[in-house]
Amino acid sequence: MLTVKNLSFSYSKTPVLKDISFEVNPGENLAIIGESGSGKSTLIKLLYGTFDADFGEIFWKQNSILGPKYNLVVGYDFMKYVAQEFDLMPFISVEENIGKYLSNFFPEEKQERTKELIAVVELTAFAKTKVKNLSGGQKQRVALARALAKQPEIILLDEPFSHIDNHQKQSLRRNVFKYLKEKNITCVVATHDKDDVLGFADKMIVLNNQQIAVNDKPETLFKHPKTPLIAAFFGEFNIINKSIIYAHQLKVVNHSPLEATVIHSYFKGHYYLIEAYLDKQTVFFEHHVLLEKNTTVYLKIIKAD
Ligand SMILES: Nc1ncnc2c1ncn2[C@@H]1O[C@H](COP(=O)(O)OP(=O)(O)OP(=O)(O)O)[C@@H](O)[C@H]1O
Repeated sequence: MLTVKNLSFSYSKTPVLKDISFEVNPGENLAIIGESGSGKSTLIKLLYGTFDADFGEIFWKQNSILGPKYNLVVGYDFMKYVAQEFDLMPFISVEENIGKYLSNFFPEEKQERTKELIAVVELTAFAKTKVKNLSGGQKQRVALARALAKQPEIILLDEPFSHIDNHQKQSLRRNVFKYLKEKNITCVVATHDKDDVLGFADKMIVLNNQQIAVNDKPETLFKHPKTPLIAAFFGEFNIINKSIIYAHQLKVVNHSPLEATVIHSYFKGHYYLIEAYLDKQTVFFEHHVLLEKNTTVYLKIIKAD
């Protein structure tokens, strides 16, 4: 189990993280979310032992994770970290980068394993390509595969799919998270993207004001967002009668006390996001067709549990 106890950290005088405590069971996937600058990357780096905490402790099973004050070389064999800036070897190929840390004593296994990992990150066509000739997203995939090469017990991912185009992102994140579950590799992932969380994370931590605002199942937080910060992570929302109402929970009906006037319709693909005035407040709702400006609509809150 990964255990974080009362962790506090500051780069200078201002604290970045205060009294952070949580646990992650082996094989679990924990997502860390929070606004830009809330300390997600800092927390991931602390878990890796990049910095010395001002206060608190981190354990992986029986091992205490310590920073550079105590370790000449940062990091531990059982743990891998894929940073936002991935440092790969530019002049050797994708397969050489991935195989670099695998033993040459078992050439066949090394080849098999490299092949398997290249397939997980969908780079088979680029196996022999030199890394310097790859795009940013392709490099990010090599960094992921390289981190998985030695089968760590725990992997720390900082915005792992940020450079990857939408087309590949969907299947790649399915492949990677499925692979981690199959191999029972514990995963902590810092992300801005709800699609990295929903369907994959077992738990989700929201960082706010240097602290953990909530730590719960993504499904629970999605269905019952207690704060606008949590709701905003999942999508467009409104505050109506002091309640958080997602745009998809507001439906147009024939009659209701919630009379609104359309301001604008945004085409969103399979629906339109409609901006409207409701009691002098701007609200957003989803609708299947475009609504003309100044149309009067009646809205109803429909929450499916
Ligand atoms: N090396 C550093 N030295 C000093 N301050 C830093 C350093 N790295 C980050 N910070 C500060 O610490 C705070 C947390 O930064 P961090 O990168 O952990 O946030 P984040 O949540 O990962 O942000 P983002 O989502 O934008 O990547 C920010 O205020 C940032 O300016």
